[in-house]
Amino acid sequence: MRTALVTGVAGQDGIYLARSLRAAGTAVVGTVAPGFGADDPRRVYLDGVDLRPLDVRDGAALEALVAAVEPDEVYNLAALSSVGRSWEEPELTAATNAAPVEHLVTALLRLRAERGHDARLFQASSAEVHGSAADSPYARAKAAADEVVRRARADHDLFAVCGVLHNHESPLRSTRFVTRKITLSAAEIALGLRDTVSLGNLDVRRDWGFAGEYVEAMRLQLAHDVPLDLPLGTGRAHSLQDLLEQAFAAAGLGEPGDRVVQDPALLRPSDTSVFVADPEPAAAALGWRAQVGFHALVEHMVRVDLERLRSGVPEAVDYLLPTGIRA
Ligand SMILES: Nc1nc2c(ncn2[C@@H]2O[C@H](COP(=O)(O)OP(=O)(O)O[C@H]3O[C@H](CO)[C@@H](O)[C@H](O)[C@@H]3O)[C@@H](O)[C@H]2O)c(=O)[nH]1
Repeated sequence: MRTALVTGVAGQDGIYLARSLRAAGTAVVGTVAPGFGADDPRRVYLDGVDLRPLDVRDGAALEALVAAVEPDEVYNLAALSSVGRSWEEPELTAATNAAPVEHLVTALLRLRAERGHDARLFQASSAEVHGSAADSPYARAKAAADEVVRRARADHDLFAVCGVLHNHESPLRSTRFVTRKITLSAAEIALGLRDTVSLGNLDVRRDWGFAGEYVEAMRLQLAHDVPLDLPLGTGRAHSLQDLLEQAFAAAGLGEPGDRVVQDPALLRPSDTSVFVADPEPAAAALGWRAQVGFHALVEHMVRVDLERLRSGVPEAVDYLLPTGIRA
């Protein structure tokens, strides 16, 4: 049986990836933050995953885990993933998003040198590294991690790749991110639980896709015969206004209008106005294209948020797939 080590397995991508790997018969060992509780509701998604509490900033512990698990594949998904938050916590961002990659590479090179065991490394890189806000602590840390991956490949011939991920969303997103903030707010407004939603920069366009299928691209990148860094996205950008209109409509609310309030405190020191992925390299190399459209994704997220609020059940496995592609 193959074994995959997934850092940050209780995050949005970790959950989707672990389920995909398990379904393919791969054993999954996943790190969770040491504070991940026995009663954490996300456990419902992590059935069959060997969970290891570990702070990825503890490089020695991370190296020891790799040595103990002897994985065939490592997916480094643990990160402080909110660009907005990275300005508040620059040191934590660097320590979490960059330094652990060095330890993973060191551990994998040691596995090869000492035991002849070859493992492959996937690094979750970001479109942000290539945008005009590449000076954010988030983008700088991800860029440093990219460099470690490239050096491991060039200097040590390690099979190590970056997925240059564009925004990928799901009902598992935290409300720190604008999609889920909007879908939950629309659901709350529809149920009379709030009146308005406050947002920062309304003038952005993003390539928003469904996280559940991006993890398939990660797996394909590691299964490919050559190590390639690839952008992962849908190839289509939508405006924040589109997102608002779609979410409000899905909640049965009509036009957002004055229920959207702009709060200057939510603006970032710098922000890229448009991101859109080139989907062709991943299509050519891996045969992978995002299938779930923006509208189906936003509708599903709103539907799940309405259901969560009505039922009082915060997490359920049914929430993982947009209904439109369930069949
Ligand atoms: N979070 C948030 N974003 C807002 C808000 N108002 C406007 N925005 C804008 O909405 C856009 C998307 O923000 P997020 O959803 O926070 O995501 P992100 O910063 O684009 O980062 C995500 O995508 C990256 C890849 O492009 C990932 O690297 C990153 O980890 C994350 O998944 C940004 O331009 C942000 O300024 C708000 O109230 N909250």
